[in-house]
Amino acid sequence: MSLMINGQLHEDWLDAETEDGEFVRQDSQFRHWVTPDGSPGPSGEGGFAAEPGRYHLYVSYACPWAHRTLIFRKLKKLEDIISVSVVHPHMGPKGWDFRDYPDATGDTLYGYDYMHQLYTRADPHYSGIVTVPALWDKQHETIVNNESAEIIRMFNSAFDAWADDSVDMYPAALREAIDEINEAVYEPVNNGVYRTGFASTQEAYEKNFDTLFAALDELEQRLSKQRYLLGSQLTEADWRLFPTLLRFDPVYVGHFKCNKQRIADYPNLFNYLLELYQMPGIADTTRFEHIKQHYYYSHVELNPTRIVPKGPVQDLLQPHNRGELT
Ligand SMILES: N[C@@H](CCC(=O)N[C@@H](CS)C(=O)NCC(=O)O)C(=O)O
Repeated sequence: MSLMINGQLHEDWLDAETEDGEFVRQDSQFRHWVTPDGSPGPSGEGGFAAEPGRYHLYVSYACPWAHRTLIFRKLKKLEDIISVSVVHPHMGPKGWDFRDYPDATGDTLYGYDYMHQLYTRADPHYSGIVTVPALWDKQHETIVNNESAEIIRMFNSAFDAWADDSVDMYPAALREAIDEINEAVYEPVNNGVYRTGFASTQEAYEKNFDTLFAALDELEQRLSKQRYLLGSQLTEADWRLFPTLLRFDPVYVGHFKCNKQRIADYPNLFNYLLELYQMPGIADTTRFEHIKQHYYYSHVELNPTRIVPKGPVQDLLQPHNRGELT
């Protein structure tokens, strides 16, 4: 793990952890918003007007947070409007890098070797961790925003002059309900797999494990009665849950010791995962090779041999039967 302090890279930093063995996620620091006319958004400064070709997304195919942004870029048909660079799946002592790897692109803007070089280009005194996704403004040469939850909101509506404006994953009438379910899913599930996997005491591990599976049991119940998290309409909330479910059986069950049961053992959650995976374009945002390589290789403290498991064998194209619920 690495950390930037006042623009300098420190390689020997261990992930934030409190005395009780809990993993603590750092807050994202670039919080400006792209808006249709460049007016300021809910946080940060203005000056970031939506324009085709102006913004560039840095992602890892491995990362569930980055995956959300790729999904929204796909759903909103923004691929010709917002360009992308994909990092190498192995995160080493200097953080994310742009070495060659199948489906990694290199840094197509600057030809940098490391992601941290973009952070110091944006802010020469940057202090904090260097994360993907990051939305880059080619005009101001800075990071607009590195918080996936906010990047997907921008993609959902800011670029509608060029995007598919018939797709709205955060409709006004459902916003309150979406925010509520997002909150119920984020801590125990999206972040919960990390809190379970990176716990450094038995107690912290078991507490987070129990919280995670209690939340999955509730989601299983909910999805036994309705097709999507908020009923019959697919929303942002579903796309925030999906990247975690997709990584669960190939990675979190083994690598993060989330092994009470697999998603494949939950009939409703599994069929729901299949349905979302089979939606047009979604499989194309997914690279299981990057996912498995990243986790099993990069977290050497969890997997010192760096051996990447060959399994599981999964068929995500089998029938999901979710249509019966509508
Ligand atoms: N809050 C951020 C979290 C992003 C994040 O944690 N990304 C991970 C990859 S999955 C990362 O880049 N980690 C770099 C590091 O830990 O050094 C978001 O949702 O955008």
